[in-house]
Amino acid sequence: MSVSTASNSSGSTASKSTASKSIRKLVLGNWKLHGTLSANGSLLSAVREGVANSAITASCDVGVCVPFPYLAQAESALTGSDLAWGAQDVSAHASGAYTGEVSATMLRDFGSRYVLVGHSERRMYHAESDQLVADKAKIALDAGLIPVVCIGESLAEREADQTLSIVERQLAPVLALGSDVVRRLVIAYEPVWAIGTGKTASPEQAQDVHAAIRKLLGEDGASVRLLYGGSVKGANAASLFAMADIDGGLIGGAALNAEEFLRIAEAGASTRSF
Ligand SMILES: O=C[C@H](O)COP(=O)(O)O
Repeated sequence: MSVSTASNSSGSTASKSTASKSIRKLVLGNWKLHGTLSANGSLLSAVREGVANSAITASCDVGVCVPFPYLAQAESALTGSDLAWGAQDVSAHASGAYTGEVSATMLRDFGSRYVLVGHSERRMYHAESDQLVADKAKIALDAGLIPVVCIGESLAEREADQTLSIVERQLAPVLALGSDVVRRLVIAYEPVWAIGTGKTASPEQAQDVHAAIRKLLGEDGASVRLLYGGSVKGANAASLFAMADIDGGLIGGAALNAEEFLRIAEAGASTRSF
């Protein structure tokens, strides 16, 4: 990948940050197509209890993005806690004859704060285009949600040295929405080859792409949270979150285990980017 690198204080090599260091970290779980009422009940109460008995949310935001049918359960289980909840997708339409879709205002009706848009599994299995993802981000923001725009390259694209051109292409219609929108987004960089594979991008690999994304965002980038996603675990979270432009994580498999998820959130709360 063609990005300039420089040594940091840990002796590792990664692109230098242009970011302000005042960005609050965010650790967001993505449950994907997992859960039952019973299993969710135990998971939500264990995470709620773990957060209540720690200082995590004093310095790190934490939330879970659940399947649509469990939004009411998440709202009921988490209301009054410091945890946020949200969904994994949203319709680009406000209302109308769109069978099977769920609107942004419906998500707000169940107290959602976040919604993922453009996850690679949506792009891959539902042919979501870059423009559709931008439309979803816009309608989510207009409804008062915080969209988490997911971007990232496939293994073939990385090996062809196309990582930066891919994330640039994916972000182009989002950036075209203008500063007022961009400043309020969260962006999740998730290299597709690292999702659910156990192959995490190294902190330096992730930092290189995050620094490039921050640069693409221009002045608006100073306040935008850039999450890393892809096989984040309790054991590797701190080293990823210590990188200058990694402002937290989007967590898949490890978010289904309360102890592991809390360990990652602890890393978000205790790790200072250098
Ligand atoms: O949205 C989450 C990502 O797809 C990462 O999933 P993973 O942590 O299971 O690799």
